[in-house]
Amino acid sequence: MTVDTTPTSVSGINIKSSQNRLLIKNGKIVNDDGMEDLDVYIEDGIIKQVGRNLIIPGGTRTIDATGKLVMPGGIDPHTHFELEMMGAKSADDFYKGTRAAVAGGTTCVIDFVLPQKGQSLLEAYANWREKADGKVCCDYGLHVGVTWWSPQVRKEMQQLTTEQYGINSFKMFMAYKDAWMLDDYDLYCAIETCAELRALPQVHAENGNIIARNTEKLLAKGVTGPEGHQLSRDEEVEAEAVNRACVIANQASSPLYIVHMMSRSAVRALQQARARQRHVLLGETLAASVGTDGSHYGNSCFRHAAAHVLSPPLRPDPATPQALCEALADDDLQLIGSDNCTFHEKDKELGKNNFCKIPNGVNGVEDRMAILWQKAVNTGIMDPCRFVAVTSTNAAKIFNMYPQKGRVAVNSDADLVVWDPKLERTISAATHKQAVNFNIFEGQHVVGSPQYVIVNGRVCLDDGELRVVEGFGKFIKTAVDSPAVFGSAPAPAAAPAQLDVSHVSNGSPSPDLGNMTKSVESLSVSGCSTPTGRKMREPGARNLQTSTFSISKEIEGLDTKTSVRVRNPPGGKSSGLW
Ligand SMILES: NC(=O)NCCC(=O)O
Ligand SMILES: [Zn+2]
Repeated sequence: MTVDTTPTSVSGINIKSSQNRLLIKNGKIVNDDGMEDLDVYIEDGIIKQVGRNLIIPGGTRTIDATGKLVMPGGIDPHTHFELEMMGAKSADDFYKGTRAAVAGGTTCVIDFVLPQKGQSLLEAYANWREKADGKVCCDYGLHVGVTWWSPQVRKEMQQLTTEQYGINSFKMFMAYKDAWMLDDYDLYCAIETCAELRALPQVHAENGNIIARNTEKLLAKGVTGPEGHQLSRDEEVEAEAVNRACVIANQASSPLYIVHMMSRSAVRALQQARARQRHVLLGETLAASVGTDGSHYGNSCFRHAAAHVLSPPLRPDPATPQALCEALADDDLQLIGSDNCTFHEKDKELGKNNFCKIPNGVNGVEDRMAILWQKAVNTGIMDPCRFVAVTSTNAAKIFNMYPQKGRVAVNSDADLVVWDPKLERTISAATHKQAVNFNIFEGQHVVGSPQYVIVNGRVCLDDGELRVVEGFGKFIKTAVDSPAVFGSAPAPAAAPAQLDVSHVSNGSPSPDLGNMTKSVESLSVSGCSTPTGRKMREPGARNLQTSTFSISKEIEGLDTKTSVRVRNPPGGKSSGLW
């Protein structure tokens, strides 16, 4: 692939007149719930027709997608572009980061506004919009961090969920003591406020106090190198926080989304909580954790080891990547993000003599799709529909962007990937588009990558050639009360600004506690009703045995005839992911 190093500004060309009509012919459309051989016609950034023998205006550009998959563009639910943390600023800004995203097949990212303790959330939100709006090459949304607690924060959360701001998710940290961490009381208040607002609380689940004490002990023993990072925060430290976050969410009668789940122990804790809780519990893992592992912390080269430092850390257990792929396939986890938060070498060196000063973060926004395809689809763990679910559709549903995003269908945004399942390449910092000169997937050979990436109807990766436009993307406002999270029951009439003490639990499940959402019986396990990727299909559902389209030996035989099917339609048993 080659890069256009000179970005074309939106004002510099007439994008619309040259590229407003596009036909993608002869491909296989893959949605989260089915696949079918159909053509797609796009006009003015919107999918206008899907079918065969379409009637198309003259002069329309045609892309021949024979032997390729036509999928909704990836949605990366977790990025940190231009983030100031631990004395440094992440290297990918909103231009370079979204450009790398598009190169890898992602057409929408959701970044995190992270206020400093004491800072107004509205002010931080305005800063993020200012950093992003003129730079993004694809659409983006925002989550907002709740990094401190006060009545003002509560009020600003309410304001942020209005149409003016378009926020429907808030992230709280159980780690980063003395920086972004909330104690359990404040976490409870924040989650409870989310529930009242019908917004989705997200947590970074690690026990910050245990990490702080372990760090002191390790440093006192002379363990100062990057290997200390993992040692200070092992799987148990993650799993304990997952469990605690779930308990707090249950007490607050709230759904919960756990970001970057990095270990088998953490997934087990989430499964156990699901078995007893009333509300939807969602889990996200990362490209990093399915694509590599914690053995790198032992590398004698500081640059190499430090480049892998992120939190929670990569795990030394070599079975972790496959287990996380299986968890994604089985709907134990619902999405894969990147947590892209790259730092230049000079910034990682801030922790040269003390691992706890190494700025946390890795690359992934560019390689997320190809890494998961390689590790999970090419190995037969997951089928292409589930791949679409976990890389795109579930994020669209959870964050209430669906079906504008996350689906190949008439009236959806023309954010598409023409995926070549046979395209082979070797991932390398020498050729990637990210701002740093290190790639945690360096040298990995992948089979399957995007050939074309269409962003709002514009071909931004054109037969491997990157042609992004700085500022072409737009901010996507997201409304609260996502059906995927809160079910299809109407929101309570009470104004959200009023605290409702009836949700305070005495610790035992009670029907009274569930009055803000549907009871768990009426929700699917995770809230994501997309089929899992490797289970036996119900009669009439997709047949994985009889197809003619071959992606790899393992998944040979995907049905070419099946049309898009909805397993749990509106009004059916699901929470409303349709
Ligand atoms: N994950 C990480 O190591 N860096 C980004 C900030 C965060 O999400 O914790
Ligand atoms: Zn993060």
